[in-house]
Amino acid sequence: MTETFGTRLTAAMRLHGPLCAGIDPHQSLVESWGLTYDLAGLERFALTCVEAFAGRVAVVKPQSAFFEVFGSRGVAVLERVLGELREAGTLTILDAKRGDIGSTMSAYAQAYLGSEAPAPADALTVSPFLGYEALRPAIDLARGTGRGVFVLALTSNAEGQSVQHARLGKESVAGAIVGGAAVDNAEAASRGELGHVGLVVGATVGRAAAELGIDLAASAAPILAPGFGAQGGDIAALEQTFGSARRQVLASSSRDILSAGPEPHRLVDAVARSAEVLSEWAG
Ligand SMILES: O=c1ccn([C@@H]2O[C@H](COP(=O)(O)O)[C@@H](O)[C@H]2O)c(=O)[nH]1
Repeated sequence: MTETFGTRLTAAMRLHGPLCAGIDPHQSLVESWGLTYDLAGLERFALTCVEAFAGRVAVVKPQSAFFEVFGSRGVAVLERVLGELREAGTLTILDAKRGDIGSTMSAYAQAYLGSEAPAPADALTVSPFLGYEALRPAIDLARGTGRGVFVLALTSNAEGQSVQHARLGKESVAGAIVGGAAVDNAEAASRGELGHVGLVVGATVGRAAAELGIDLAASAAPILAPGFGAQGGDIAALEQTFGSARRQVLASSSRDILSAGPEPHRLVDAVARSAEVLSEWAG
């Protein structure tokens, strides 16, 4: 039987601490590493991250946009990054925020989560703006291939509130999304495990979940918490937002770690420091 994404993620978080290191080759970061902002610079930046992170961090999250901006040759670098991390046994979340309907959603799912995917990731970020159920092809395929999805619920940016905090009767939009994940994760929850349907809840959202009456712990969802570090999220913020759901949290940091480059050993130190404080918090 295929091992589930939830159990693979739990094992990686126990081994390395609940940190997800982002690979976000922003122009300013690439240049601050003394590299040219072109395909060669992108490749050097991304492969230095792989060298520093592989085997040392629970999860690596490449941001697809920074590879796509270089066209098909940038996407080829992304595919190499995913492949090398897979060979090293390091879990990946591809941050591409895909979301569509029917056969189109199914094609996105096959592209990243299918057994024949050309460059599979262990999980994919997905957007529920077309409806949680529109994500069904990805949710079901991921279950079958031992992979996962992370559904945007309470994102780290302030603009997200206008949609995510909106009420559908008594329930908020974010609450409905968390409820959908809870249903899909119910079987894993009955075994005391994390499910394969994760949630994105920013490290910057303060008490939003509690104020909206959302029970994150009951969802059995792995929670990707971007915004740790450069966006101002810290341990106190994580505690305020997640409280009893802290063991589900995978804090994600990109610029804060990447600004330690370009020497790989400094990146290694940066992930070790972040992972240590996060492990102490999560317990
Ligand atoms: O709610 C969200 C969802 C995704 N992100 C992504 O995470 C990283 C954050 O980078 P930092 O440098 O650590 O701020 C980036 O790829 C975002 O697109 C997010 O920030 N918030």
